[in-house]
Amino acid sequence: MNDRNIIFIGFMGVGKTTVGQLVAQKLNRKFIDTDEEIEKEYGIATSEIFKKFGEKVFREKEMSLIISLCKQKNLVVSLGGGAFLQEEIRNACLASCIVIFLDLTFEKWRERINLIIESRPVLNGKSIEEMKELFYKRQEIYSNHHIKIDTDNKEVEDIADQIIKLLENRRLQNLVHTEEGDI
Ligand SMILES: Nc1ncnc2c1ncn2[C@@H]1O[C@H](COP(=O)(O)OP(=O)(O)O)[C@@H](O)[C@H]1O
Ligand SMILES: O=C(O)C1=C[C@@H](OP(=O)(O)O)[C@@H](O)[C@H](O)C1
Ligand SMILES: [Mg+2]
Repeated sequence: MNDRNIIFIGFMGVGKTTVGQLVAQKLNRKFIDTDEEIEKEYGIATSEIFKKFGEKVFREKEMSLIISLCKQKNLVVSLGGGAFLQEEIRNACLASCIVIFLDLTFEKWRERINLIIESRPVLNGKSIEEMKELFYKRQEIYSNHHIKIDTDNKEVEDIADQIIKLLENRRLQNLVHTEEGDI
């Protein structure tokens, strides 16, 4: 495995935090969830940060945190689902890290709404139709990635194992290419 950070992106609730944590554990790497880091700094939940300080402040924190994490190595980082809306974040992550997009169909995503609705201020007060619109609108920004993983009907453990295998194969491929290039 090379030392580039592994970054998880994707819509709210697809499993970035859960899968990222497990991948980090399996690879023996430090795990950082950007929402958790920001919440720690403020001492309150994301929804409270949105309420008290506004989304703009949250997005600025997200930006400075992620840009600084991109300068480090060997991390597994799960971003918040809106982080990739900011071009500077996208560019920094894509340039120096391995960006993994966790994909889920809207049909499967909607089965998870109850698990996340309370803690995701962006979903607050939205109808299912509005959530659907946001879901599809966001897909475009997630098309900026290195690896895409379809997660429909998959257990967290299987997703993590699939990712680790893929990364290992990439590493082997890179080794072959490097050797060929050396000849
Ligand atoms: N593959 C999966 N299968 C079933 N439930 C999942 C899966 N991945 C995540 N979840 C659940 O979905 C919810 C949102 O997961 P989370 O990791 O917080 O997503 P994100 O960080 O992308 O918003 C959690 O309750 C989590 O346990
Ligand atoms: O998509 C978004 O705009 C957000 C996603 C959340 O993270 P998760 O994707 O981990 O739910 C969190 O950063 C915040 O509530 C805003
Ligand atoms: Mg998360």
